[in-house]
Amino acid sequence: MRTLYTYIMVFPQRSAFVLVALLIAGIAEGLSLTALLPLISIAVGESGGSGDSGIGKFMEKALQDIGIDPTLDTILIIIVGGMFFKGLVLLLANRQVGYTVAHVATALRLDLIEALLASRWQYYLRQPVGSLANSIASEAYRAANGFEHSVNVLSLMVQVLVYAIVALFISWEATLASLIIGSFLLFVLNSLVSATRRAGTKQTHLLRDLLAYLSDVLSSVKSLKAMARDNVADAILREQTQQLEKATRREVMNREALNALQEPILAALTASGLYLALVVWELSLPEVMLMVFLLTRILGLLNKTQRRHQQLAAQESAYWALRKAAEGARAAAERATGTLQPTLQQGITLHHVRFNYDRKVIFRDLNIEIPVNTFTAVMGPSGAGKSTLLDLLCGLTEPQSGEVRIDGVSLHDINLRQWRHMIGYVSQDTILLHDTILNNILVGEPTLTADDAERALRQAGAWDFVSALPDAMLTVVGERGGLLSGGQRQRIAIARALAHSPSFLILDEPTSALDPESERTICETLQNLSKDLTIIAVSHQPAIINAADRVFMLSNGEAEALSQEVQV
Ligand SMILES: Nc1ncnc2c1ncn2[C@@H]1O[C@H](COP(=O)(O)OP(=O)(O)OP(=O)(O)O)[C@@H](O)[C@H]1O
Repeated sequence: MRTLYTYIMVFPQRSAFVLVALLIAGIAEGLSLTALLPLISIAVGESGGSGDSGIGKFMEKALQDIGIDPTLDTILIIIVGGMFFKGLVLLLANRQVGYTVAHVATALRLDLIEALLASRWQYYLRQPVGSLANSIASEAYRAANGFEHSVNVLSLMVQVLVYAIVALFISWEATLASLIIGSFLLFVLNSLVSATRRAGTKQTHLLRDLLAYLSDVLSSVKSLKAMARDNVADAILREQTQQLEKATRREVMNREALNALQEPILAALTASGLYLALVVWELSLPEVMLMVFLLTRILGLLNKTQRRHQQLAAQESAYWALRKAAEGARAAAERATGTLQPTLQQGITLHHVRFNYDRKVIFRDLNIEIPVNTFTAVMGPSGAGKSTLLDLLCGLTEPQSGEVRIDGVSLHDINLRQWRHMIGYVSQDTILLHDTILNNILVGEPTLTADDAERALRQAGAWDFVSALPDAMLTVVGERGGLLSGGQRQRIAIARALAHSPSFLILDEPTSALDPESERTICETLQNLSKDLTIIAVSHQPAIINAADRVFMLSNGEAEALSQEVQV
């Protein structure tokens, strides 16, 4: 019920829409041939004589009052027209339900995606990609289905209420008895709903784990295959998939048990009621018929409500898991502290920066000057904090004390998005999108053109190999750029960073996968670019170190400027 309440609070308008649509659909369903029976009885009245019945007469008079002659032809037309009308109403109402469910899935997906993209880098780093993909694909879908079941439960509850109120006027004793028996029935079978909820929750957890593990395995499948270790991963994936099947079986079992038990229990209760009414209390047959009619209608609706509630219980954990993910990301949102527009005319300074990951101190007192239009290289042993330094420069992480200053202004006071628009970034692991080279270069910058991409490819020393490909810039690079060599991927990544003509170029090991010739081309490019562009590159490659104007060595949480002679 908490989920039902939450859905309605989160999507009040949509819930109201769906509720009205479902009630209309319910009424339209109710308008089956039985509701048209009086009309049929008028139509066949002359031969069957039922036109003389009270209801038949009433309908005949009603038709005459609105100016319709109740002949056989007109009545048959009304019956067929009524059926078409009912079909139309059902179509519109159910379409509205379907559209709303799709909208809810989209809203939940967008909410999570937006929250994630706005979260702090350190938070983002800790999220398993597979479980995020699972949230957006399967959990959002299941959660939206849960929404539909919720509103259906609500609509059925309204129908029970309306029916019970009407029934009270017919026989309050029979109605009360039906409600008491119905509540008893709901209570007895509730354990099946709870078991379904547990099975649904288990499925949600298992699916998350499975997809998180699957995406890890898939991203390292080559090395696992090469070492014949993929069977271990296969065994784990198999085990998780089998557990998932078990949980699904449990859900199916509980659902079918509820379906199977409702009817016989209802029959047993009705039979006992009949026995009591006819034999023990000796009520008259019409009274008993009325009681049975009300009992079966009310209990039928209550049973339907419970089945829907069970379906909701199977799906609701997906909604809560999704919501938890989105709330976690929102709580870790990047704080936009600064508003000042950045300029880069003098340079960038790291001023007495102290930084640690939890208890691990990375920088004690880091001081680096990066004058504008220079090429700075940073070296240091593995784990010294080179990538962390680059994260600090982009504002992806913040120092615990000290400052990163751009033209003397603390990055804390600068509008981070504007600052990042001025940056070209080439990361250590070049992962390209499964798309064309052109789109890989223009990604995220819709204002850029193919000419910008060509210029950037030339600057990155990649134009020769790209233009030689059969589809040139329109060549698709494969999953994570797998159809290109490591060096080619690296040059595409450099072109991507140069396409929007940044003011500050950051490169993390930019030539680690390049042959000496390509590396030389890149180094020359960087030297040329540094006439109008500020560049910092983390590298161990002698060619980069030699090409740089200034070199810093990171060690023991500090930076030491190396003189030209010490350089490699
Ligand atoms: N998000 C993080 N949370 C906790 N510790 C981290 C995190 N990122 C990096 N570290 C740790 O901080 C230290 C510095 O990491 P960093 O990646 O900056 O080093 P690096 O000098 O770039 O190393 P390499 O040359 O191996 O790439 C490492 O010991 C690493 O384990």
